[in-house]
Amino acid sequence: MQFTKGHGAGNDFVILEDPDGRLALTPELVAALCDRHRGIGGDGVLRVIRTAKHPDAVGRAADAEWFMDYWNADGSIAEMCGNGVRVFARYLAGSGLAGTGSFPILTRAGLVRAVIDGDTIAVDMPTPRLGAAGTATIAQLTLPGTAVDVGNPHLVSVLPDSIDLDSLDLTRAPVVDPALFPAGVNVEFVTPLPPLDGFDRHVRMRVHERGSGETLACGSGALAVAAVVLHDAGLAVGTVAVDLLGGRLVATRGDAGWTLAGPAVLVASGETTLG
Ligand SMILES: N[C@@H](CCC[C@H](N)C(=O)O)C(=O)O
Repeated sequence: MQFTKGHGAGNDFVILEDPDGRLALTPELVAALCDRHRGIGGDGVLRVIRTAKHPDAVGRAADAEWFMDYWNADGSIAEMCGNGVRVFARYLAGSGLAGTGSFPILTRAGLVRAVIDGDTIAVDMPTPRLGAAGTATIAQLTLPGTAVDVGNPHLVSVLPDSIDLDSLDLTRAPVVDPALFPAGVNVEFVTPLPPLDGFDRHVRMRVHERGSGETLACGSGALAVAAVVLHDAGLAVGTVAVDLLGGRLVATRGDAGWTLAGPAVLVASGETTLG
């Protein structure tokens, strides 16, 4: 089986080109591919499949030729992946399956449009919806947060000054209220950074992702964080620089909606005997 490996700000994916849906992709195969010791290694799998060929995309072939079939490293399926869709766009452009400028991609959370500008790929993302207050507990520490729906579920916790972001142990999932997040949740912790020219807000973030553990970056998480930060600042539009372990993502709320921008690169391709 042929694969390509790529990442967006260190959030890494195994990409499988399967235009006609012939591959028997199972949770077990996804977990094996993503295994960092016995497989290729990745935070998730992106299957590149024609919209017309995937049951989750039935009837949407007129909107976009390609569907991002996204899987987490543990073999679970997620609705959206902000870095994944940017890497997916890089793959489509690089392999000639799409043009090199701007094109639509269907995801389980709806249609997005990717715009390629050199090393940066921007996508217009679903509008984040702020929800109920919740908490995230790590060991003895319980931190307040806000639920945010970006097509996939998030809990954003802005840390008080007394808590050092680097001190949080994210080797295990923070404990959340299962009634608030019946399908699990991605949990983001955020701390403000000094102002940066060209940005309305500048923050640092770490994330524990549902189905993947702590990752170096999460695009939908960065958008969720920006939504909370702009809301807390009373800003109806604005641009937020989100610094993550793997690099910087830029989340913008404009008059026409939300965009997520950052690097997306392909680093390897080859053949695996898995699957
Ligand atoms: N890393 C992604 C999010 C991937 C899906 C997430 N783990 C979930 O289960 O919702 C991103 O960049 O948005």
